[in-house]
Amino acid sequence: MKLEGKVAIVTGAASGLGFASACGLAAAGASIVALDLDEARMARLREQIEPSRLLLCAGSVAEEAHVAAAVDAAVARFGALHIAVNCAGVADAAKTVSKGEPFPLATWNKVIAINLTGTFNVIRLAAAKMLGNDPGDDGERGVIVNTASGAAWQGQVGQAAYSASKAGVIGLTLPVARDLAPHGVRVVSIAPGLFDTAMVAGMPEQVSKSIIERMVLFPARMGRAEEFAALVRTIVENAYFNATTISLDAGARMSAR
Ligand SMILES: CC(=O)CC(=O)SCCNC(=O)CCNC(=O)[C@H](O)C(C)(C)COP(=O)(O)OP(=O)(O)OC[C@H]1O[C@@H](n2cnc3c(N)ncnc32)[C@H](O)[C@@H]1OP(=O)(O)O
Ligand SMILES: NC(=O)C1=CN([C@@H]2O[C@H](COP(=O)(O)OP(=O)(O)OC[C@H]3O[C@@H](n4cnc5c(N)ncnc54)[C@H](O)[C@@H]3O)[C@@H](O)[C@H]2O)C=CC1
Repeated sequence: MKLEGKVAIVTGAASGLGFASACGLAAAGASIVALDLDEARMARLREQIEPSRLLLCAGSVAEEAHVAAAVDAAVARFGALHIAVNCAGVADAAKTVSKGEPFPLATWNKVIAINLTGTFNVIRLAAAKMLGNDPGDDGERGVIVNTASGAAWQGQVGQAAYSASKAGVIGLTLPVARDLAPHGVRVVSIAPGLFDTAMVAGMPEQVSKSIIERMVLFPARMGRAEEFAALVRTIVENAYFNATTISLDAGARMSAR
């Protein structure tokens, strides 16, 4: 799908991978609907994207009403919705039992609600709008890009909830692509390794240090958000990507810690 004149909703757009994706899609000519809990940080997008092609929506991907309002606003403001990029996420970690205390169920529920249910909430509501688009080349009406994680396959100590949520994103990719293929909507997930964002800055320093020094093959550094954004753009522009999860991780294989 050519990006010029298209409309994309990007979740988690206030920070990191979502911020870079929003900027990258806008630079290629798309209008952006940004959805994030963090209204203040999201406002930084105004310095990167011209106001006539930017709509900021404060809200949670896990709330039906918030996402419904954002996709409605996209169509009201820009006339259609062609692209959804799911980047909103959290990485709260705890061991299954730590010092005799079981993993807090509230933490489990939060991670699943945002990373997995939130992703599907955006998919279903955005796809419902995409089905109303006029078909383009090959009958294409829309593209959905999700963010999984290498932790879906190789979760470290403490990552039960996070890994389960990201494995869920990988699991839904094929059936959702099958559901939407007759309507000309593609679905692709990206499984990043370790990227230099606020999420990783919030982890204990040994975590990123040991991944870069021992688990990444080459290049031995964190990924840059722009490298993620470049893949998002490629997925949108290349109609032959569908129903798959693409690793973007410099060959990383994570060990237990
Ligand atoms: C974001 C993505 O999508 C990509 C990724 O997933 S990248 C991988 C991210 N990995 C994580 O987030 C790991 C999550 N786990 C943790 O943060 C911690 O294991 C935890 C907070 C849950 C428990 O930490 P803890 O209570 O210190 O556990 P404990 O077993 O006592 O730790 C023993 C030692 O191992 C270290 N350690 C624990 N987990 C570690 C890890 N994953 N890497 C390196 N060192 C680790 C601890 O810092 C501690 O070191 P010191 O003795 O020097 O203090
Ligand atoms: N940084 C990394 O190494 C990796 C990140 N990922 C995934 O990439 C995605 C983006 O992560 P980063 O940019 O690194 O993190 P980040 O912490 O920099 O950005 C995440 C954004 O999501 C927003 N958010 C959190 N909960 C939300 C909710 N309920 N509704 C709407 N917005 C919400 C936050 O406010 C924040 O702006 C996440 O899904 C993360 O799990 C996956 C693999 C590696």
